[in-house]
Amino acid sequence: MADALSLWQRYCDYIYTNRSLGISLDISRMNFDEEYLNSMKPAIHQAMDAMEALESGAIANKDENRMVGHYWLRTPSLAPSDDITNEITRTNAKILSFAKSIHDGTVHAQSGPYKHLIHVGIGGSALGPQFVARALAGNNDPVTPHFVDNTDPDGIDQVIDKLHDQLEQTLVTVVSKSGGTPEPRNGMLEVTAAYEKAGLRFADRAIAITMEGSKLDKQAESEGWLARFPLWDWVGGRTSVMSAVGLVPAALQGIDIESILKGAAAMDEVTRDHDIRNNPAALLALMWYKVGNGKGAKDMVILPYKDRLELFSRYLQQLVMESLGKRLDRDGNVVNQGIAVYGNKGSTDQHAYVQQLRDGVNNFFATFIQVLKDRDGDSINVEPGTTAGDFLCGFLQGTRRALFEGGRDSMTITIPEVTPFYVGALIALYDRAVGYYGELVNINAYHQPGVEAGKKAAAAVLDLQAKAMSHLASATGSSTAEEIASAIGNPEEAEVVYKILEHLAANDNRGVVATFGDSPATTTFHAG
Ligand SMILES: O=P(O)(O)OC[C@H]1O[C@](O)(CO)[C@@H](O)[C@@H]1O
Repeated sequence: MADALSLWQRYCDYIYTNRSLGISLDISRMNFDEEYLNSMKPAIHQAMDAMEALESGAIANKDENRMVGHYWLRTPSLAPSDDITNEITRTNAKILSFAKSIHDGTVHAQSGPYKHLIHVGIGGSALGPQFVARALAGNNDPVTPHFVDNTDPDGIDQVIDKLHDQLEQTLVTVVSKSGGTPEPRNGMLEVTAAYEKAGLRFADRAIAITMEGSKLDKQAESEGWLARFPLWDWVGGRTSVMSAVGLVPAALQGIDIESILKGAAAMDEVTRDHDIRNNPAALLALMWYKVGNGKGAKDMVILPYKDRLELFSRYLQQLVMESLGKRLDRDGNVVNQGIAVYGNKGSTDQHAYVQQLRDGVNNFFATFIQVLKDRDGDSINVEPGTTAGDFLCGFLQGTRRALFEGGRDSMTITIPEVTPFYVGALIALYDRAVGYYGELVNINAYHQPGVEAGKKAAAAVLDLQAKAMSHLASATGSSTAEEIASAIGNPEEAEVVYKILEHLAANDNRGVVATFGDSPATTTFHAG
């Protein structure tokens, strides 16, 4: 009993509640004490100063010589120049009036209003829009979004096939900040081909969201696409959901984008507070730091007990891991930082991996996200006096308790309901927590050199493919991968050549035939 009472006391002591915002963060089930919070004050205050400088327009992303301005998107007056403020305000107004013109039929397809949207983009150009679309979908959305977020032909077919007889009434957003990423370029070409096959002009339905002057922007301009919206170099892909990247699809879907921005701005306001006990983003970052020893020793498991929030963990996976997963710190030391993030939704996950969380390796901390409102309207009783929502609430509490009893840490974020305002607030909470944590561990949270390296490696593979294919076209007879790699002047790349040709041979009309031997070394390929 004493234990339960002291836990209740700890809960009352360590729950951050903001009544006007309607959000609370309970850190009472994390293993820390008051001394830890006090000892971290200088470090977190330094992080707050750095974030203040970032918001004022400092070159916070030094490696790319860029400002980091996603906070300005929801409070344009904060931007370091009038030009930027006006650009944001103008773009948001343009998004709203564009969405209105689609909804009221001023801009329409030949057979009627636009009813669908194919959103083409990858990484930050898709994850935020997908999360928002899923979280805030309604029954009578004027436009239903669909996503092409990969260069997987079969995945693209699934989207196109579903819409094949409705393409005439389907808009397409092509999103690429750089305007040169292969995946959205491929997605755009595939979707364009589908429109052409249906006898439709792609440009009439296409909307480009990219940096002005990019390859994509130039193409959209020269082909006379339906609309173009700008992105700016000071918005990172993974924090672009409140730029045109996320606002255009959300506005088209009929979501109140102004409320998303308001929720984020309100959270931004709160998370600038220098009093750490009154700053939920600082508390989050400090908990991450404590539980993972400042080295990401424990994984972050995100458990929203709400179906609408099921994509939040995927969204946070990019935000946290692309931002914090860094080899070098800002002084050039090898630190291999990061925090692994995964999760889906409760109570579904209780019937999957939560078994390990409760009983297995203790290498994680959980973040429960509780939504107080069960549904619009009344619920039936599934047992006397008990609704399905009561079960959901009970399962969350039960799992939280079981984890604690097993010595596993957890936090709980509570919001009243899933609305545009709270979706904006949740995103902003994690934006700033990631910013603070990046400062605590002294890494640049705003670049992604590892991803860039992967992109270069992929380009090199495609170069090898072209060389191997041209060799096969002129060669007589069959050759092993080793022979082909030597013949094209890359003997060290036999394995890559083998994988390339194995893939081509598995697909019709790619001009490669494989005769498989006992091992890759004895497998031969010829043109055919
Ligand atoms: O919007 P772009 O330039 O096509 O880039 C897509 C994504 O690729 C990344 O650069 C790396 O994953 C992300 O940051 C970005 O969201």
